[in-house]
Amino acid sequence: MELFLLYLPYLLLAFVFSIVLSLQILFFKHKSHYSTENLPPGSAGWPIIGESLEFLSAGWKGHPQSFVLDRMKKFSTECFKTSILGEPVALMCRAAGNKFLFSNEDKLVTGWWPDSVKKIFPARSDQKEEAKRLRRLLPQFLKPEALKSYIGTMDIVARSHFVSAWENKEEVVVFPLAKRYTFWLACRLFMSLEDPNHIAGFAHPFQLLASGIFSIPIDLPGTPFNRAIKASNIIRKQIIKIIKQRKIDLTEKVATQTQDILSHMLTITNDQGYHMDDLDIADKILGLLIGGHDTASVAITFVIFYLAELPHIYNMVYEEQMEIVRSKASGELLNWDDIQKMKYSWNVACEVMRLMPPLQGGFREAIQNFTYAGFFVPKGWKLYWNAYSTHTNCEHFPEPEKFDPTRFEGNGPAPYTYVPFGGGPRMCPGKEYARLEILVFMYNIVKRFKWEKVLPKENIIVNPMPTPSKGLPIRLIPHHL
Ligand code: HEM
Repeated sequence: MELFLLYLPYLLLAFVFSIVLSLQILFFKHKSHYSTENLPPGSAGWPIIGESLEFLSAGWKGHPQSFVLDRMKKFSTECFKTSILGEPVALMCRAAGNKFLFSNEDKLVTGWWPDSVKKIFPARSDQKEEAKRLRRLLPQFLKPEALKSYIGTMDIVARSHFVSAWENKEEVVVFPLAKRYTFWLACRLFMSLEDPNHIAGFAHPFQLLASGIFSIPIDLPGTPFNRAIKASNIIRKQIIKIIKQRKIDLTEKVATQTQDILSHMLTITNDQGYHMDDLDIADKILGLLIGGHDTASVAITFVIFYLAELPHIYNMVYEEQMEIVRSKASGELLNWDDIQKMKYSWNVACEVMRLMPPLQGGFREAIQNFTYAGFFVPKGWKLYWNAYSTHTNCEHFPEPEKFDPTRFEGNGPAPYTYVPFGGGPRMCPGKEYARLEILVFMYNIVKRFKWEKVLPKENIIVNPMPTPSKGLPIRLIPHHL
């Protein structure tokens, strides 16, 4: 003990010295990132944290676009540099930047996720190869022909959702209900889960996971990040249990090979004739549930938000949907032809996603040095494409703040100017699925209700997706059919 006390001052000195040294290394590393000539204009912010706080807090305060728009005014409307999550980033602001990133996948850039995300979804094998494999696989399950057979089930789920959670209520809070609908649907269509208690038990770890993905990555007991890591393990274990049971059901012919995405994944083989292993399938189902459920519920929430504000648009959607209602026998479910008739409703949903893109953008990593718009981007830098700044460029969208679904008539917006689902090889594989679930929801809500906002001036926060700060409480006005 005495010996320890004797050495204590030296130990403290060594500790302080190592902290100073690490900070200095980080400071010089930070500076060295920005010492190359002809980088995009912009600010690197503080050492280590860069401009992360400005980037995140603009979203928390409800105006995420201000981070990008202010810098576009100050530095360049094409591309500016910043530093987010400890990384040097070139942020692409316009359609030309989207085109550049989306068409140079695996040539100049590749997908990139922050370390926090990689910790929550640890890769068991080469992550890039896995992502490519998933991309090759998904169209089989999510292409329009495969989805056609889901429409009736989507309608059944929507009906029971409205009966249990909306009918006979004077007021509801939209966002949690929209999440419940998309989650029920995903559980039903991906894994044939129908028992509400089973689904509800599954939904809780999902909420923990979703709120921890973009939290501050401090892995200590009780932090949102730590809870998200634990939740991701719990969900994986639950999916594996479902997979094991499904294998038995398939052998005993209680389940069929085509009944849902899980059965498809269990039965298909790769070029060498091998089946995917259980952990692989669990990861892929988890990826689909995460990718699909919050994004679509945000889109649905804002459809309801805008329709409450714009009665003339509501009336047009109502007319379109009621024509379909009138064409059907009592109790008859929606089908593919009905969906094709919902053109105006889909234009409305597209306009909602133009003004309120559920995903603000996406990251890439430069795998080579390159020049873009006359600026040098070094290998290893991260790149970020941004939906909002392209969606509000008045060259492509005159009067960009005006809600105008007719922008999507005819050929619609020019390529790369409208990117709520991204573009290029990484474009969202769930786009068509999302279209169907949003339209089925619109049909079911509009034929039952009109509604008004309880809080006409409710704030929108973005963390990391836009949401009304109180979840969008609305007053329901039922139609008397
Ligand atoms: C309105 C709803 C949706 C929106 C706005 C949306 C948006 C996006 C965007 C922008 C990307 C590309 C990100 C990037 O470029 O880095 C993406 C990727 C992805 N989405 Fe969606 N998505 C939606 C619904 C869905 C659904 C329903 C599913 C699943 C059924 C899904 C599964 C995925 C997956 C797996 C990826 C990763 C693709 C890859 O990296 O190759 N999404 N989504």
